This record gives sequence, C-alpha cells and structure tokens, in this order.
Amino acid sequence: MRRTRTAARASVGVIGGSGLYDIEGLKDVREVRVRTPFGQPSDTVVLGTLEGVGIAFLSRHGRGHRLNPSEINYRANIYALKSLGVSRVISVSAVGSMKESIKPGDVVFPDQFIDLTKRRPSTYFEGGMVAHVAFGEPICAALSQTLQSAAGRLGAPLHRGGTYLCMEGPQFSTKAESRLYRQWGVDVIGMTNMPEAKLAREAEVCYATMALVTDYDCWHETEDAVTVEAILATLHRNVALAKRLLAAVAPAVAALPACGCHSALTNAIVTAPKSVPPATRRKLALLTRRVIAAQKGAQ
Ligand SMILES: CSC[C@H]1O[C@H](OP(=O)(O)O)[C@H](O)[C@@H]1O
Ligand SMILES: Nc1ncnc2[nH]cnc12
Repeated sequence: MRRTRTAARASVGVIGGSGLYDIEGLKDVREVRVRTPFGQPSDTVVLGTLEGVGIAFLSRHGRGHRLNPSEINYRANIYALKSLGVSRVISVSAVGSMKESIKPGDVVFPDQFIDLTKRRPSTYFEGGMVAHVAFGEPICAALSQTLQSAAGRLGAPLHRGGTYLCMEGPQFSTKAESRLYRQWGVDVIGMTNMPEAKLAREAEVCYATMALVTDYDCWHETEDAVTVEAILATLHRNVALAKRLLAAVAPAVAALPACGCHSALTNAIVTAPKSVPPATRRKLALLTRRVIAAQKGAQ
C-alpha cells in the first residue's frame, strides 16, 4: 500500500455508503493511505480506472462499516479526495422514504438538503480564516443530471430532485419526528450527506448524491418501521444497480466542463490575508491556493 499526499491522481471520487464498500470493474487498482491536516479518512482510498477514467473510491463508514454517521471524519474524507486530484464526488447513500410515491428500491437524486445534524465539524474555515460559500444550490446540477441520464438509460425507477433531510442518528427517528419532516415536504431521510456536501462545496468539488431508497422510515401506516435488517435486504438488491451506474457514467462525468462549484471560494473568504495565522494558512493551502493565485493574478 502507498502512503501519499499528492502522488496518485484521480478525477472522479466515489463515496460509498451503506452496502457499497467497493466498486466493480476497476482496473490498475492501488490502495493509498492519505494523510490530511484534519485527521484520518474513513479508510484507505482505492484508486483505479473505470472505462479509462481515474476513480478514487472511499468507503464512507470504512470497510466493515466501523464508523457511525457521527464518527465519520467528513473533513478528512473530502480533503483526501481533493488531495488526489478529485474535482467531482458522487455520493452513494441509503435513505428512508418520506413519501408514499417514493418506494423502497427507487433511486432519488436530491437537489436540496435540510441539515439537522448537531455534533459534526462542518467547515474547513476556522482558526483565523473565515469563509462563507454560497449553498443555495447544494448539489452540482450538471453532475446530478449526468447521473440521472445514466440511471434512466439503465431503467432505474428514479426521482429527479427532492429534499434529503440529514439527521444526526445513529438511532432512527421517532414517529413524531418522521411525521413532522413529512409536513415539511421532505422526500428522503439519511444521516450522512451533511456536512459532506458543505465540505465538498468549500473544497470547490462538485457533489451529487445517488440515494438508494431502502424503507419508509417509521411514518407509514401499513409498512413495517425501518430496521437495519430491512435496509440491508433492499440494499442487496440495488447496490448492483449503483455499481452498474458508476461504470456507465464515469466517462461522461470526467468529460463535464468546469462549473461554478470549482470557483465556490471566489469572493467567499472574508478574512484579510495578512490576518490569517500562518499555521491556518498552511493547513488550508490545498483548498485556498486556486483562489489565492487568482487574486494575485488580478492585482
Ligand atoms: C445501515 S442503515 C443507516 C445508515 O445508512 C445510511 O448511510 P449512508 O448514507 O452512508 O449510506 C444512513 O445515513 C445511515 O448512516
Ligand atoms: N429511515 C432512515 N432514516 C435515516 N437514515 C436512513 N438510512 C436508510 N434509511 C434511513
């Protein structure tokens, strides 16, 4: 296994959630242990090529599913992928359905989030450097659209758009909570996409989620309330679809033109450069060097 900071490269990152601990068909596979200034990622990163495209795969909970949603080091995960050259991240996530029309086995491509997490570091910008990135459109539309087209071609029962509510967990919701979220118009519920999507935006990396629906949470009158057993049974059926989709979509994702996600930090950093403590400047150099170089070029 290689230990690396920057030597190995990939352009497309895949964060595999529950049930997705590897991807099939990867060629030239290498595993790298990436060190980050934010601590350890969930696992080693598996690098390889899929249809000729450099892919970096990271298991969100770690292989063996060792980390609960609150224990995942989201900052290290996104940083690790960025340090390997990744400019687009595809997140694969198991979710519960909050609507009758969204059935277990369906695939949802959310375009909005509600963040109800409570105890997760959710920004890189602290310690003397403050940034406020725009997050009105938290999902990269171009990346999500590409995934949706591929899912459509594979015949997946899909839903374009929708709101993903991210709860802290690890316990599932109470019925009162579940009913409340339904009143809010939420489409799906999970425990992991926040702060992952926020950090991807701060890292100027495109982010889109392919949400695999596994259950009806606990609000449904006639369906059983969610259990891990039921989730895993449904996942076994649709993880294969996720794997086929990733192989089908890799070349189109790699060919996408640069988009607004890649310049998210432009005009977002508020702190005067001379006020940033040197240690913070060094810690955030990988994330800020594009915008700092652009500012210098404009002077
Ligand atoms: C094992 S079921 C609950 C678990 O699954 C989802 O994780 P992920 O988004 O990584 O697929 C959900 O958010 C919970 O963490
Ligand atoms: N009902 C649910 N609530 C939270 N996370 C989930 N992941 C899969 N199903 C879920």
